[in-house]
Amino acid sequence: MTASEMEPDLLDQLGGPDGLRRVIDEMYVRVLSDPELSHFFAGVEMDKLVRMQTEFFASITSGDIQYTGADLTRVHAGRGITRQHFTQFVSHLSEALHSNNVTPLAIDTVLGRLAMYSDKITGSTNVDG
Ligand code: HEM
Repeated sequence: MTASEMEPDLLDQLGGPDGLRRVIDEMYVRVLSDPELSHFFAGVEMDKLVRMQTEFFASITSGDIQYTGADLTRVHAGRGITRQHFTQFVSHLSEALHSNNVTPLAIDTVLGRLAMYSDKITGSTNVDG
């Protein structure tokens, strides 16, 4: 028996692929109406971003899905994204999860997994050494 057969995927606790897509859609509605964050997304093809972001979240919450998009360090480098921006972005995710009835425990688990990517996104490891 594999680990994924013993334990339900975290993705299931987010409502499966369709539930996740609703969460990501809502997260970007919140991000794009946040004056501290919206300018980062000017001119970005949002359909593609939502699709790739949904795939990324599926990959960190399910053993069965692989992320096929751009390297996260490369795609965020040079954009001036600070830890404060990261934290604020994640708070919109957290609210989107809450409003889609994801349990507090599942939300904590998702946020814990995301924290591992904060250096890649804020460039802490690739700007000025
Ligand atoms: C939870 C943290 C984050 C994750 C997991 C994440 C992940 C991603 C992914 C998967 C993509 C798509 C890559 C592709 O097209 O192949 C992307 C693109 C992008 N991200 Fe993030 N991101 C995060 C936080 C942020 C933050 C905080 C900002 C800015 C405030 C940001 C700005 C962008 C922009 C502007 C793009 C579009 C790049 C383009 O297509 O030109 N991201 N991100």
